[in-house]
Amino acid sequence: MLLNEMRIKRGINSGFSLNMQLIMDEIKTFFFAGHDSTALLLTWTVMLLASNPTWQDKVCAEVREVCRSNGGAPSVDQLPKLTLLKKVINESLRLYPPASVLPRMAFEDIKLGDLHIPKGLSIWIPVLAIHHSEELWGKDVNEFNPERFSSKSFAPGRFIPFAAGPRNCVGQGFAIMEAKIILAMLISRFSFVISENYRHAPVIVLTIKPKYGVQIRLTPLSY
Ligand code: HEM
Repeated sequence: MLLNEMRIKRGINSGFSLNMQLIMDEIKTFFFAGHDSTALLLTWTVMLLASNPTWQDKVCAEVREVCRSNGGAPSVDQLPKLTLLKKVINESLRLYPPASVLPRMAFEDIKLGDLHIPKGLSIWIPVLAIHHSEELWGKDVNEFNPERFSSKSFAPGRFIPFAAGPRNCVGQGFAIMEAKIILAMLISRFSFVISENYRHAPVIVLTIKPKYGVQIRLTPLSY
């Protein structure tokens, strides 16, 4: 795709052209931005489903019902119908946002309400803190409750796992599609139970990782 874009841009005198170095940098960005983040989303979601058997059963029933015709592997038309799974994914992104902070820098003096932000100040948007704010989410903020995503009336900026604005995550549609397909295939074939060896120890190293991994016992389900 990028090589094709380079060829097209060469033909048009737009003042901007892609060269091999730029293409290599873009590809590295895609690997960096797209791998760990999606792997962590899957890890935390499996941990949450394994710890919440009621939701696991509900999502399993939904996947089996929606994807009956193709044995649990969702087709493109079936993906939007996996609404419970989407709520579970959102709740996982809320509780364990892979990008826990968003670093920014003020390029000019800014007045934000009563705050004066001087040019050059480094600002970190605390995604994790926003996602765990009782004021924004209510008393059950630290509970796993995917039902909270049934309501469409969100305060803007309250749920920002993929950031917001023009430079938000360009891969978010792909990431959600990937997560839905993998989780649907897993959940329709196995039941998950959290292992007695699991130690809940999220650590923040820009992303949020489980310090000792997530150990799960899988039991094959009959289809
Ligand atoms: C659950 C998975 C993912 C999460 C939570 C996530 C989150 C984010 C966030 C928060 C940003 C904005 C960073 C900032 O503004 O400082 C971002 C940017 C970006 N993401 Fe993702 N991402 C995910 C998956 C992916 C995937 C699968 C791809 C590519 C296939 C991808 C490609 C990118 C790129 C290229 C940017 C930079 C966009 C720009 O600067 O214009 N991401 N992502």
